[in-house]
Amino acid sequence: MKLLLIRHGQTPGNVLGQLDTEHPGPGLTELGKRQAEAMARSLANEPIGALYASTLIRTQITAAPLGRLHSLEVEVLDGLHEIEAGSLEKLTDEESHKRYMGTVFSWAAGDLDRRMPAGPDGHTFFDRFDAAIRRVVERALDQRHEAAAVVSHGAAIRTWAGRRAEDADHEFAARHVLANTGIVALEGDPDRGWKLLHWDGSPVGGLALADPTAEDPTGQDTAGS
Ligand SMILES: O=C(O)[C@H](O)COP(=O)(O)O
Repeated sequence: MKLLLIRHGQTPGNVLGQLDTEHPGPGLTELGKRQAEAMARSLANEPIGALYASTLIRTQITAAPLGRLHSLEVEVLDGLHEIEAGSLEKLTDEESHKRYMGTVFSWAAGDLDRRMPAGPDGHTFFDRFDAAIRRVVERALDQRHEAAAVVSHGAAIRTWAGRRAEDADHEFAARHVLANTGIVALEGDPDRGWKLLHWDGSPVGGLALADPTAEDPTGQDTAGS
């Protein structure tokens, strides 16, 4: 099956470059709302049979236009939320960005014991994200859906795909940014493995929807962090 992992639209926290991972989290900026509409239009012809969002409201708001277009309910699924920043929460400085992204990419490289300061380790993250994706896949196979769309978060998608996609690794994930409404598309399943179809790091719908002034850490190249 095809799995579309979509990062949510821009939030006020993304503009400020905040490590913003707490629940329920912010909504979208005006640009973020336009990104969500454009993302839905871009995916109008995808054979999406089910649509999921994380427990943070920015993903649910982002998914809504896509749900309307495909006449699908947005299903909120545990396990898809952003990687918790722990004591780095709400920090905006470069050192904290590097520490956060450096920790999550070390998990993608296999160092699952490393811990986010006062936050989770890699085992906790992969356990919950893997379990959520397994539920998505089981339902898709059961209901014979060709594709499912999951609206999640920058660090979570980059880290998970950097470890689980056969043709990506932690260095690839660190080099490839995922701006708001960027999409990582995979083909496969948890048992046979995942092949990377494409990694669209820019907002789908065109660069007019990008915001180069935002300090957003998961929209940036953090190779070497
Ligand atoms: O890394 C970030 O930008 C923040 O921690 C939150 O990620 P998100 O904007 O993709 O939810």
